[in-house]
Amino acid sequence: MAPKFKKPDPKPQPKTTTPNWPPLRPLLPAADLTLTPLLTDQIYLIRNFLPGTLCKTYASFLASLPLTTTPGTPKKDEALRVNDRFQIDDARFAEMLWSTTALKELVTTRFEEDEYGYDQHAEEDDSALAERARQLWGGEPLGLNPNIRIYRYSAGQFFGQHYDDANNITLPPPNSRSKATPARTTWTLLVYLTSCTGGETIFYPEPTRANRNPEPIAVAPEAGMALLHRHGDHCMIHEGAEVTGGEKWVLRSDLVVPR
Ligand SMILES: O=C(O)CCC(=O)C(=O)O
Ligand SMILES: [Fe+2]
Repeated sequence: MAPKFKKPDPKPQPKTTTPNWPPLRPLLPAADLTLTPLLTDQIYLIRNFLPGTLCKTYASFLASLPLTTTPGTPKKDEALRVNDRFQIDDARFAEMLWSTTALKELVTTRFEEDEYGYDQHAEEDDSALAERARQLWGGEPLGLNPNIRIYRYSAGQFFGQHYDDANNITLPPPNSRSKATPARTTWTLLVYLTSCTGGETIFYPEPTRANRNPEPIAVAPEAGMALLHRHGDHCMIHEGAEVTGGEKWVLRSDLVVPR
């Protein structure tokens, strides 16, 4: 039986200046990408979300940021994790990652396509589509959590088994005429920027009557691939397996809906 640890509480971070993120270019046209279910209603993948050249630019840029190594001694009940991290609140970057990439389009309108781009509900009206989007994402997707986290795992580093919490956040107003939006996170977004040996994100499905010993689902990091998984009350226990060769770089945010 897998241990059920909580994630460590986020530590208050010293104030850091906003990184001068490289532009998100080149990108593949949204029409060439699909949101593919790995486990329906739980885990979705977007391959080539960021092309290889952009991943290389990002990995070398991120290496210049002041990453800090998380301590290897967690508090009681906390997941053990050992990696180098950088965390920043950057609503502009979160918005860029949501709207200038294919993410917004895939999540809001193309979440039911199969791997061939076929949508069996394509004939239905927009309100039925919006309702199914709300069901899947836990509300109408507004964008990404401005809390951007960067992880670097070198050989020997890992993130122990845990659940990801849903968090209440406040989305800042997009301009001076609008108001802040009370919001809540519902899904985790991971974007892998490198491939490596080991370092799989492994999900452990709950045993059921029909299947008392379900196989774990392991996702090997693939440069440019995005992964979305449901978190909060419906989160599956998961881990970042130990990296055995190369470096695993991950960009983490969350999907956000109104609260
Ligand atoms: O690095 C990974 O593969 C998993 C990361 C993770 O579980 C998290 O950020 O909560
Ligand atoms: Fe997690």
